[in-house]
Amino acid sequence: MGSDESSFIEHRAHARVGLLGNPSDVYFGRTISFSLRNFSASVRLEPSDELVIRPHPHHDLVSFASISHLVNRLENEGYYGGVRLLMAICKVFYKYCSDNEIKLKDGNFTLSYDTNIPRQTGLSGSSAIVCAALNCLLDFYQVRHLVKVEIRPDLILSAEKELGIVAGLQDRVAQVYGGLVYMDFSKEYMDKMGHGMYIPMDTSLLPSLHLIYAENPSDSGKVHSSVRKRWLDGDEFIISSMEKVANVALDGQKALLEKDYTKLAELMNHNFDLRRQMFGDDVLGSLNIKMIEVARSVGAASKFTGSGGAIVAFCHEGPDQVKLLEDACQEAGFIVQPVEVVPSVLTDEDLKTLPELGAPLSDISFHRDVSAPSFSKLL
Ligand SMILES: Nc1ncnc2c1ncn2[C@@H]1O[C@H](COP(=O)(O)OP(=O)(O)O)[C@@H](O)[C@H]1O
Ligand SMILES: O=C(O)[C@H]1O[C@H](OP(=O)(O)O)[C@H](O)[C@@H](O)[C@@H]1O
Ligand SMILES: [Mg+2]
Repeated sequence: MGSDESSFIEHRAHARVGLLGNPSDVYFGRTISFSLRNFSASVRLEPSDELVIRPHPHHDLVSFASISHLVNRLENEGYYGGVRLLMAICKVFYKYCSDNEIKLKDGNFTLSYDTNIPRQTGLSGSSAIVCAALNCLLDFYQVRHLVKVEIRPDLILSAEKELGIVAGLQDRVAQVYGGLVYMDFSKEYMDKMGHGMYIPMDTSLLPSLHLIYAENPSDSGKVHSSVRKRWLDGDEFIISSMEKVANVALDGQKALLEKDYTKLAELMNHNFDLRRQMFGDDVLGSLNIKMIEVARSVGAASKFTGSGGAIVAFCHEGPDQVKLLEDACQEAGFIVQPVEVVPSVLTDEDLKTLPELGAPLSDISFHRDVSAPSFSKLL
């Protein structure tokens, strides 16, 4: 097929945990998120005569043992796998390059993917696939230096918007940057720079945390749709609650820098309580709420990692509390595991384009990026 086995490109992107402030990233808020080593997606690009998007043998199943197998599968995992995500990022990447006069060489490729990120559990399985694919495209076309690191999360998000998935930027920032990142999506930044302000933080500031999840796929687009509509309609309660959620990340940045873990626990709980008031129990789902309650029954702080399916728990009282948490999760049938954080994946070249680490936001010039290529046509 004209492909040279030695010239394949492969990239991996990890799951992410929204630690504080989510989902205010969807609403000009702030978040602190980190990249989670426990799970990842990988995408492989091989040069080929035709451009092929290869379906995953399990995630894009189209052949079934029986009609009941088909129905069962759709009920548990929905209609879609990763093929549409790969197609969408190819389209978004191509349009971005042509809009910004970035010339792409000739030649085709085959894209394939694999993932062990539990599907649709608020661990950002979707954007991990898109992020890894974008990295493959940047390398295949050798245009990494022409697509700024701060713009890449917007490209990944645009691919999902293209599919009608309601999603925010925090997942994509955590996956493009790696490590622990404080993110400010205030309208002022978004309007002036075309992206948020992303400040990497030292991952050693994080205490030990636990991840809890259940086989319980939920669609982030569906979860977000009613709150999104109310926010767009100017609903006072949603707007003011979302501001409170954004402030959780602001206060959390201070708490982490001061290693004030009692405050961190308080903020995590407050974050989930605000989400619950806005979205309501029906939308959040009883299993998701039960995960939170099981963690809280042993005194651990807990909140969703994303829009539902997995939670992050903090046993701030130490190892005895961790044991209680493990026992409680086992009894409830939930999987629990220690969180492992991925360090920053940025290269030295990428780091040069970032604001000085730890600089107060007020000291960072808005004008730093005004020369960035136009992205408006994609939004
Ligand atoms: N593990 C996966 N394997 C294949 N496709 C996935 C996976 N997870 C998500 N997707 C795709 O991404 C879409 C959106 O997923 P989303 O609801 O955002 O879940 P997540 O929280 O995992 O990102 C799904 O409808 C599906 O097309
Ligand atoms: O609701 C949230 O916290 C997040 O929901 C989406 O993430 P997902 O992993 O798909 O649940 C969304 O993409 C994020 O921006 C939200 O913060
Ligand atoms: Mg997603």
